[in-house]
Formats: sequence, C-alpha cells, structure tokens
Amino acid sequence: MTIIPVSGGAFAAYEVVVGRGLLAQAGERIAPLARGRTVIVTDETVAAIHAAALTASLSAAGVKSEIVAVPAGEASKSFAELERVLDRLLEIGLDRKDVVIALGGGVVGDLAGLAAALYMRGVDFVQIPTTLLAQVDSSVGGKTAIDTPRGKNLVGAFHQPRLVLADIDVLATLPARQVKSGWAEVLKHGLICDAGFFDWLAGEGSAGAEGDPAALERAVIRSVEIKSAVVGEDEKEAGRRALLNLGHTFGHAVETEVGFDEDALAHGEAVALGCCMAFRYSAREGLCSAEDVARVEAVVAAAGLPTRLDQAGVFGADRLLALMAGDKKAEGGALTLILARGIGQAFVSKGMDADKVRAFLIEEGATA
Ligand SMILES: NC(=O)c1ccc[n+]([C@@H]2O[C@H](COP(=O)([O-])OP(=O)(O)OC[C@H]3O[C@@H](n4cnc5c(N)ncnc54)[C@H](O)[C@@H]3O)[C@@H](O)[C@H]2O)c1
Ligand SMILES: O=C(O)C(=O)C[C@@H](O)[C@H](O)[C@H](O)COP(=O)(O)O
Ligand SMILES: [Zn+2]
Repeated sequence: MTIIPVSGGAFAAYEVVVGRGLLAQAGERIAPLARGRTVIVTDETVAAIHAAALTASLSAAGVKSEIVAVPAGEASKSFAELERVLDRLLEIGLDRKDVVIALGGGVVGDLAGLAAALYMRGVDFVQIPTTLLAQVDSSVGGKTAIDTPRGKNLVGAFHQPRLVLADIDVLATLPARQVKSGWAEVLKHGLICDAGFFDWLAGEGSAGAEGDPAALERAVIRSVEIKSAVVGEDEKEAGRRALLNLGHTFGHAVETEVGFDEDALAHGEAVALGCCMAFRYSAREGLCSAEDVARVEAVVAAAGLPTRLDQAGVFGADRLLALMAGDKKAEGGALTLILARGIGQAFVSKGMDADKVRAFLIEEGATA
C-alpha cells in the first residue's frame, strides 16, 4: 500500500491511498471522517458489482450508508441528474457533518463531487474511484463538473475530497476498453513532465494497458504523484495546473461534437487523440521533433487508442474551432493550447492564432 499526500496552502491536505483490498478497509478509514452517516453516490453498473462490499465494510465500522445510483455513462453529468442526486440527499436528510462517498468512475466522481460542493453550501466527500481513469486522474485534485450541450465540464466547482481510496483490485472487473481509456491519462502524465515514466509505460509498463495489476499499481502511483504535485502548487488552475489539460482542448471539442456519446468516443480516447494532435501541432510550429511525434503516435496506437481525427468521425473545422473557443482556458477570445518541446516537456501556450489552428484542423482531416 502506498499513501500519497495531496497538500497545498489553499485547501485541507488529504491522502490518496493506493493498494489492494482497500474496499474492505473503507469503513475503518472513513469512520473517523463521518459522524455516523454516509450516502454512497454510484452508477447502476458499479452498484451491482461493488456496492455490497463497501456497505458491508461501512456497516462493520458502525457507519450507516444509503445508496443513490445514477445511470452509468457520461449522460449522467447533467443538470437533471445533479438535481436528482441533490433531491435524494435532501430526502435522506443528510446534514453538514455527514459524508458523500463517490463510488465509481470519473462520471460519478465529477457528479457526486459537485453535489457535495453544492449541498448545504458544501459537505465532505470521499472518492473511491473504480475505473483506471478515475484512480489516476479524476479522483484527485478537486475538479468537479457536469457537461452542457455547449461543452464539457462548463458548470462545476473546485471541491477537494477528504480522502481517496484507489483499490487496484476493483479494476479486475473493468472492461478492457475502459482500462485503455484510463491508460491515455497515464500516458498524458508522462508526456507532460516525466520522459522516464513514459519510457517505462512504452516498454515494461505497457502490460498495464492490458490490465496487469502490478503494472497498473505502479502507473496509478506515479500518476497520482505527478497530479498531486501539480495540484498542490496550483489548485484552481491559475497557471501550471493547465498542463494537466494536455490533449483536452482538441479532445473536449471532439467529445462535445459526438454528443458526449462514450460508445463513439470515451474521454480517454479523446485525450489520446488530443495528445497526438497537440504533438503534431507542436511539430508544425517547430517546437518538437518529428521523431517525438512518431514515438507518441506509436505508443498511443500500441495501447489500442486512437491517434487521428478520422478515427473519431467526420468534423467541421469551424465547428471544432468554435467549441475550442468556449474552452475554459481561452482568454479574451484567444485559445490556449498545451504544447510540447518534447516528450515530458509540455508547456502552456496562450494567445494562439485561430487561423493557424483552423488550417491545422483541416490538415488533420476536418472539413473546411
Ligand atoms: N475531475 C477531473 O479531474 C477529471 C479528470 C479526468 C476525467 N474526468 C471526467 O471523467 C469522466 C470519465 O470517467 P471514466 O472514464 O471513469 O468513465 P465512467 O465513469 O463513465 O466509467 C466508465 C464505465 O465503466 C463502468 N465501471 C466503472 N467502474 C467499473 C468497474 N470497476 N468494473 C466494471 N465497470 C466499471 C461505469 O459504469 C461506466 O459504464 C469524464 O466525464 C471526464 O470528463 C474528470
Ligand atoms: O485535473 C485537471 O486539472 C485536469 O485537467 C485533468 C483532466 O484530465 C480532466 O479531464 C479534467 O476534468 C479537465 O478539466 P477541464 O477544466 O478542462 O474541464
Ligand atoms: Zn481528462
């Protein structure tokens, strides 16, 4: 078991516990945080597989729990589901000393975290991430949000969890496509700031993309270390945290354009494609080498993830550009992109020239 602290002057420090068999220990770890009552927000798929182990563990530690389950999938990051969850918390009579537990992937974590941020102006919440993506990324750092038809994560709050329990064993039930989707965010962490980690992911560590638990555990630990360091320094994305958005300006626009249909394109797949696009754009600007681009594409493809826009569908350049202009990193109407001088050397690039980005999108296969 590994404990990674997340701390920054701006928020109360908490721990991310990574290891095996943690669901069975959840009750004793959560009991000191909860006066006696918790509500587990989960999705219907995860509820059927993992909720019983959690409720048993809570009950053994003397912690009462109720379950609120939303439909599985990105469509649950909506105003309608947020309202339904908040109404259930009110109906249950949760008070300010009680705790919300998010048991699920990034969808549940983002939705339950936002509900916890809003309920009675904020109650504590614990993240128990059950997808690889949620363990390496979404459960850490306090970004919570829902989507709107105008774009991803446009309504949300920063609300840090009190505790994160990343149990590697729960990943055994995760479909292979979801493991690969989470792997994209792992690769992203290497691409941002750790070339040695990326080398390991490309070689020996690549077994993680196929679900090997030992490789997954190491990938989760290093990813959380990287994310914890960035978030501790810049909780609200005033600067350096934007690096964690590598691949997301392109990726979120494409996800929005496919109507948040994760069967067509899962979030991690969009990030994989977006990272390849960010590297190609960087090479086009003379910032990184063609060799770096080829390596990134090869490692992404070897993990069974998309590298090119046409693998996600047919898109209009102007429509993608308009969606990118609505990205939260845009300033004064100008796009911000996360670009790279090489593998492990990402940087924030503000004030991008929209005409250049449009020309690039057309080169990438978007229609004029
Ligand atoms: N807040 C952040 O910092 C942050 C970071 C990255 C991604 N995100 C968000 O996370 C979301 C994607 O999260 P995700 O990829 O985890 O998707 P998800 O939450 O939709 O989970 C994917 C699928 O796996 C199922 N599932 C979850 N755990 C399982 C398990 N152990 N066994 C079997 N099935 C399981 C779910 O029911 C779902 O059908 C996106 O909305 C993205 O925007 C947020
Ligand atoms: O934690 C962050 O910061 C990230 O950017 C992590 C991303 O992987 C994640 O998808 C996040 O939800 C994107 O945030 P957004 O601010 O671009 O909506
Ligand atoms: Zn992401």
